[in-house]
Amino acid sequence: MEMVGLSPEQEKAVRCTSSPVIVAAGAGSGKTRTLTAKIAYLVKECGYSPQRILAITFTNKAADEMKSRLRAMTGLDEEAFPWVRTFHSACFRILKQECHRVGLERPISVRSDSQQTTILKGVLLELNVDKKYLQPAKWLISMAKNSGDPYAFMESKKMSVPGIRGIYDRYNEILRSQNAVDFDDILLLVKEIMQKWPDVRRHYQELFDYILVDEFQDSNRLQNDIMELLVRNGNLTVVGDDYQSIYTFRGAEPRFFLTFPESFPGCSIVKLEQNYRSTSTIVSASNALIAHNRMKMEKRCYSLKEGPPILAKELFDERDEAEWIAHKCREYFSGHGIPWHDMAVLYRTRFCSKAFEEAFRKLRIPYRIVGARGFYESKEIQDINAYLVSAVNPRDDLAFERIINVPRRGVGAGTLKKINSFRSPGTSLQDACWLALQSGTITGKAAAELTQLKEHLSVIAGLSPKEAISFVMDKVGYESYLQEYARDREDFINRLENVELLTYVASKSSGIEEFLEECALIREEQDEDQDGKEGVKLMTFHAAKGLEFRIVFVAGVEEGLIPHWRSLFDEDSLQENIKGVEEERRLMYVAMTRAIERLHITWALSRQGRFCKPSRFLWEIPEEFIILERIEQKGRGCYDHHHARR
Ligand SMILES: Nc1ncnc2c1ncn2[C@@H]1O[C@H](COP(=O)(O)OP(=O)(O)OP(=O)(O)O)[C@@H](O)[C@H]1O
Repeated sequence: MEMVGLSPEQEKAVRCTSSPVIVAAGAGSGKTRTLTAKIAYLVKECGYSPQRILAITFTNKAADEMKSRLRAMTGLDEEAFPWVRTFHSACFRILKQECHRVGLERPISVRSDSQQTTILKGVLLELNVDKKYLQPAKWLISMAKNSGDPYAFMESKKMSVPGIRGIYDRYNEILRSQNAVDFDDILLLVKEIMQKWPDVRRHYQELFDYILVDEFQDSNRLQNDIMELLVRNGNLTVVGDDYQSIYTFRGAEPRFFLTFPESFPGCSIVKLEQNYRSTSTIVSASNALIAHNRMKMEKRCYSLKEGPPILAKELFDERDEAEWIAHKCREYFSGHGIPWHDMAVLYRTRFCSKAFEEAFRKLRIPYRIVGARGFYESKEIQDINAYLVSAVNPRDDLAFERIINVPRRGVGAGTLKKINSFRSPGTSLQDACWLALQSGTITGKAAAELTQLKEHLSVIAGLSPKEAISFVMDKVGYESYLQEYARDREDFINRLENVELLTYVASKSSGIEEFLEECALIREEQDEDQDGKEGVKLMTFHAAKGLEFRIVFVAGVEEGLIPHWRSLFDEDSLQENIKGVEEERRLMYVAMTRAIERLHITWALSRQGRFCKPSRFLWEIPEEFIILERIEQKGRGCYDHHHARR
């Protein structure tokens, strides 16, 4: 196979199949291109069956992109690569096959973030634990699961939530009784199944002839364990950039990346150091920044493209900052013909977006917020999906509870109490409801309406997802309900548009089970995938992972925001948290390396009425790469870079 468009290093990573390979790459060095080329090479040159290659991507979107590139490279259609997936999606596929072993049956419900919160709230109440522990408990449960060994994790950590073990057990018990899992369970259960049933493990080991993992620096212990359980004969390639590991707060451990050569002795290490994306100014400035981190692999990233210095601009407050950026965007658009969607404003935390939204609206500049995480969490989408879930998984109490009186059916507290009196261990809310109906305890409007709901649910179970949605809208009367529910006409139209989008997504799935599964897996992702929409992109540093833009504004570069105040101190020791600051530096590195042509760094002297000073990271960038524009202070004239450093 001719390696079109690959550098010699990239080609080396592709051709190396005789040992495990770790590709240690820099930003913009073509990691995904290399990984995709390797899959094509395995199929076309080495005779691997595409059905038997497991390729793990970080997001569902990245998996789709990889499959469409593979189609172009191999001429095979996308269905030929069923195992190009995220860790969660691959494991969910395995879990579905093997779920009977852990007391689950198909279809399994996957709890969303807000549903997890609801369940945990109930658990805390039941166990008499103060509700102030809700978020910490949720976080600890997730971390414990992602550690791969929850009980050991809970033993080893100084737990800040009283009775966390009991909470953990009760929470899981409730999930199982609802035939449901949370997002972390998908991986944890697969690991447990593989460990407990060696024949299952062998089956999947034999199924996967080759395993590739993208963004390996952000793998957590659990993912790493699963990878090690599945890999056969060292047929493994992992790709990553330890400088861009930004998910340690979710349990990612860059040390798996750094210690890969010890875990897989005899592995080949291939470095990709040429950055094809950014100018050499941007690459050198980012190198200088990351050089301040102690924990890292040595790499010499470089670029052959010339470019102008980085513009670093100080502003009075967040409004000024946003307006300055908005004006700059207009300048690039009108003066240089750069399309809006080639520009991005990146910030550390979500709350920063408000000022930009206002400024962009004021200046009539199209924008879109990436990763608003609204869609799958919006009421109408959750309601409609709850109908579909209730139709196919009657054990899902949360879904049924959500729809039992939506649209209103006259089911008030009294009726619910009657229904609950029919509950016993093992009886779902839905079963109890039908039992109560049968017994004649429920009367009047509620009885008639619930009887109809029962019929509706059985009809929905037999429909395609698209038909089911339109059935809920028309026959169940959800559209009329939504009209009443909406704040105003605009709100109603927005919600209808959401439903339309959902219908579009549904039209691609053949069955309700498949559709719900897709929603559950995508829901966890940040991006709502509206690529077609024109506009300057506004997003957090985290959401910008893997993306690139011609013009980038890294905003709010202030102490307390980046590095974020929460990462500055270790809560246990009250010492400076060096690891935390290093992770923040990697985040800044990710943000800066998104820029192709021009990078701007901005900060405000005051944000939300509080005085701010520029981030320490600004001073870690050598002055030769920066033009610094500070505000004149007390008639002293413009600070120069040198002066500012003092
Ligand atoms: N061999 C090559 N020749 C020319 N351009 C390349 C080559 N490899 C990659 N590129 C280009 O470089 C850019 C960066 O590639 P890609 O997005 O795959 O990098 P990455 O390593 O995943 O980056 P990051 O980790 O920073 O997100 C893309 O525009 C890609 O098309």
